[in-house]
Amino acid sequence: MSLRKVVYTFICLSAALFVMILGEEEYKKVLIYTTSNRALSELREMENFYMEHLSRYVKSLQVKVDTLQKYINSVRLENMESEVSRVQYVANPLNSLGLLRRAHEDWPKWLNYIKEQQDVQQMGELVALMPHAVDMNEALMGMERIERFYDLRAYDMVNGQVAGRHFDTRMNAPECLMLADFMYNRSEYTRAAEWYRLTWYNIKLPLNPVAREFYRPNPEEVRKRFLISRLQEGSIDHINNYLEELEQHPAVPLVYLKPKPAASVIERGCRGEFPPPPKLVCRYNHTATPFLHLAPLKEEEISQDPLIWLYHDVIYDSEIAALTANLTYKDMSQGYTDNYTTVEKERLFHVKVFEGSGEKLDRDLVNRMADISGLNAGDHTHLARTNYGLGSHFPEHADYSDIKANPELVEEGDRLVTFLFYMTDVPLGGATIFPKINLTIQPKKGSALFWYNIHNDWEPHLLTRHGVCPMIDGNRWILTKSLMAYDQMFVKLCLK
Ligand SMILES: O=C(O)CCC(=O)C(=O)O
Ligand SMILES: [Fe+2]
Repeated sequence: MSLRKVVYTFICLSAALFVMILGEEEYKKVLIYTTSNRALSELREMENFYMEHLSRYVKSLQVKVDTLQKYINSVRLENMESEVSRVQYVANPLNSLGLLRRAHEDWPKWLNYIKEQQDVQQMGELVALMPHAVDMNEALMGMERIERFYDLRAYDMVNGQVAGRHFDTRMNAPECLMLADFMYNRSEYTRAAEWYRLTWYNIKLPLNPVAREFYRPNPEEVRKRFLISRLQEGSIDHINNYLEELEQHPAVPLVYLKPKPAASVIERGCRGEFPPPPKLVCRYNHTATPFLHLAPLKEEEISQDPLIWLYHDVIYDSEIAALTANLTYKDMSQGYTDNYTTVEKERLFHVKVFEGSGEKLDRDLVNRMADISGLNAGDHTHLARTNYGLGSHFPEHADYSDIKANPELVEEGDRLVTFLFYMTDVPLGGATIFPKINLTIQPKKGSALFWYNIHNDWEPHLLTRHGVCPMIDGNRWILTKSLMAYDQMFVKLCLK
């Protein structure tokens, strides 16, 4: 079995080229906003533009209404019902002249005035870039993960209470309904019922007028879906109990009619249930390379088997800004798991890789990795800058490829070492987790993790399997690079 768990799939063509070659539908498939905060922030900018156009449209519509009303008032139409009164009207030559002139000149003019629609075209252009249904589904997947991994109550989430963090936002009835249907389609019937009941409860709250007028889900339909969810796991004999449950306050949890699945090891790690990482050794490293004589690094050995070190302050804020600031979502590609990591290919995040020998900054960073590790970083920089999105995670995987299973990799050798630089703090969620050794590391801006993926004999080190907990709060940017085994031929004949 191949142990290569992860590949990044890169979109090599520019977005414009995609539209030309694949057509709009295909292009939209690629446009996923949910999987990076960078893309989501650009979507938020688009919403600003959309609302500006809409406001301008409304203002111009208001002016139009006022103007048209004035014209209507100017054309006095009283007593024109009967033929007699109309004949009387045109008996006056001034009236007839006015009638002819208005019909000849004014009618087409007003019709054109009505049809003129400033801002509508620009709104149409923004609508063409709107999130696809696939994107909406990604967002629901992210919310579902947050609820499941952190064992949250749907009621708390709706009220902005997420794993101890209080957000100033509430979820509304249509958002609850989306999540309810999503859970139902995953056959998670108790969770679905919780979300239907929250939809039901929310519908009855004094909503703002917009929500009431445009978004209000049909209460009967919600009630029906709640009951169906309960009946999926319960019995028709208890239908009256379910009706009572629906009227209970949603702060009272629904009972699971089938046992709630036990938490996975990763879920427990993400909830903070692993013991804090032992600081086996914490020292200033000034010996590995000549560079470190001049600039000793704070080094924590947090695991001996596998070898994992944590370094502090190894990347400067100015470097982080240069690496992330001007990177737009169009410059980045969708990162996926491959088919080995999960049964189905999953979208992960957006990523941008420095190819070739790179710019000065990435060469500096690669040299720094070589200095820190005393290893050879190779000729190609291949630095990956990655940004996570709404509830984004990275399922458990390994970074080694297992050359025996993938002989085509024989030229470079396996991924000996992974370097992982944290370019942002992540206040909540988004920890890197090594479930086989009960290790959870919360990203801290400027620090870096460094670990060996394979043993001395080049056998994969199974305990290096790792993943990333779903994001809750913050913007997660990382920088990663693998150091390849064969590049170390003249540097390190065998591992520590
Ligand atoms: O984002 C992380 O913490 C880990 C990323 C990772 O596992 C990878 O890029 O292979
Ligand atoms: Fe990894």
